[in-house]
Amino acid sequence: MDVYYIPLVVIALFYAVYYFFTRNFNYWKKRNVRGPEPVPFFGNMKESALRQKNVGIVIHEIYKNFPEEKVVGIYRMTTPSLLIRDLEILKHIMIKDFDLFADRGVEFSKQGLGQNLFHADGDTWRALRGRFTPIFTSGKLKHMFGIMHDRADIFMDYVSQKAEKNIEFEIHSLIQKYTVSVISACAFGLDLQNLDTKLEDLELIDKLVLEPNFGLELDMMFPGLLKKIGISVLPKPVGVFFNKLVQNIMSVRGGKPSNRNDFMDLILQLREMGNVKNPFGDMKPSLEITDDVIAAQAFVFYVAGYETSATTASYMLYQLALNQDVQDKLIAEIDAVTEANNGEITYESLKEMKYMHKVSDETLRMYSIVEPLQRKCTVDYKIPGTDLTIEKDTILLVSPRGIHYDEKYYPNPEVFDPNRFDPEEVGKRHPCAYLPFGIGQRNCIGMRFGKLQTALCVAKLLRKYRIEPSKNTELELGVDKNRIIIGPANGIRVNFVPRN
Ligand code: HEM
Repeated sequence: MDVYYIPLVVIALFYAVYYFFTRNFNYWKKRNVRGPEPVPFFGNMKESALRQKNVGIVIHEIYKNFPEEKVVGIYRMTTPSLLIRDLEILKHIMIKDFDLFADRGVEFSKQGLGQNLFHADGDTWRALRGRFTPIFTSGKLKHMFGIMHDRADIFMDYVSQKAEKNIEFEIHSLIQKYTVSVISACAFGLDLQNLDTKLEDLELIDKLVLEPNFGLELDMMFPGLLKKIGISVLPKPVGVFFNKLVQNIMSVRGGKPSNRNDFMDLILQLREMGNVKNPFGDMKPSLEITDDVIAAQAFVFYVAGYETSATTASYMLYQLALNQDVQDKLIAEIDAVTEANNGEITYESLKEMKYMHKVSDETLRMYSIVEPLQRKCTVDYKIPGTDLTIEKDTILLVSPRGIHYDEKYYPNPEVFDPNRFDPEEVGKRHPCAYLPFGIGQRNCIGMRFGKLQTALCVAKLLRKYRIEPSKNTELELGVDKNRIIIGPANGIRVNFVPRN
């Protein structure tokens, strides 16, 4: 080729690449949907793709920038997606027309751990959800409470030893020790007696699963590609670890439920029941509980179970440190209820602590952990109250944080005020204005478990200590940009001051 053509070829190539990565950027304009200007290659996800901001914060900022819109057209990398702002539309998608939006749109692979409840879609999800809902009932949870309580006592001994030397604690990593030990005991029957033991495998899992992974951006750009080529966003060592773990537990239990009443027992009981019919009432196939399916659920209960609750409890203690009047009221409630129960914190007594629930609800309003919520549309769908019809396979996003900080629903949203959750105040709000656990048939299956382990931890700590700001307590907490969920950027430091 004549060298004179080289610049032309380079320009043509450059243009082709530019065209490819911007080809969809008129999609929302053509449909009269407003939204932020996309940039080539990244669409509206540049800051999260470059790990400059947490994805939940990026979506929250878009929510705030379009206060008059019911829906906002965005580009996840090159792919058009829709952010839902209007609560009535949200209600249609998450609840009324749920059957059309049952998919989350993150089913990257049907192999190995891919068949877990969070990532699975379609019939696999329906069968899994039906099968696993019964293991999260209050009755089952009550049976598991003993295991949780034992772990809380071990944790309190650990805190007491540390508190002899130091009154300042970094509570996010501290409480992770408690939730890892609770979920390891409840999910796999693992008794971690020494909370200082380095659980290298579990630490690696945390890093591999909760740190952002470029597979996510690749899937935004080429939706369905990973699934087609059978590549999982979950790194291989994670699958190997959970498969081995589950094999070990099952061989110790001889493949049958023991009498620990933990998740593994409940799953083994389900397996013994055989191939139960899909509970959604249609003729869709049910799912066989194979060893892979068990490992996939052990994985998701572990990952979804420990970090969300540890982060919630840490934010809660942080707000209690900053709001001593709220703490006084909560301590008074914990003391009164506990003393009326012979000094014991029980499953029932935690239920009685009404103010505790309000403090917890307000914490999750200010710090919802899983952002954004996501659903995939499985048919062409006319958005109620608009002229817009979205195409099948469009991804819909919801920003709980956007809604929770919207003055329309929560006046003075920056103020920590548990009274917002007085029943009469809750009754005045739209049912979709509070979303820390998602909403509708695909909401968080572990909500009660998460609330229970958080409340137990806070109640145990406040029986013994007051939480006060230390000289290192930050007044504004940044959000960690290197996690796929919301968490404090630099940990949270407070003092534990022994109560008299
Ligand atoms: C404070 C603690 C927790 C928070 C804030 C939280 C939040 C959430 C949210 C927002 C979702 C997505 C819901 C949606 O898309 O509508 C979710 C899903 C899920 N969570 Fe939680 N979660 C917590 C604790 C737990 C625990 C303790 C477990 C298990 C032991 C768990 C297991 C799951 C699973 C399996 C899903 C997927 C459900 C499905 O797709 O059917 N979560 N969680």
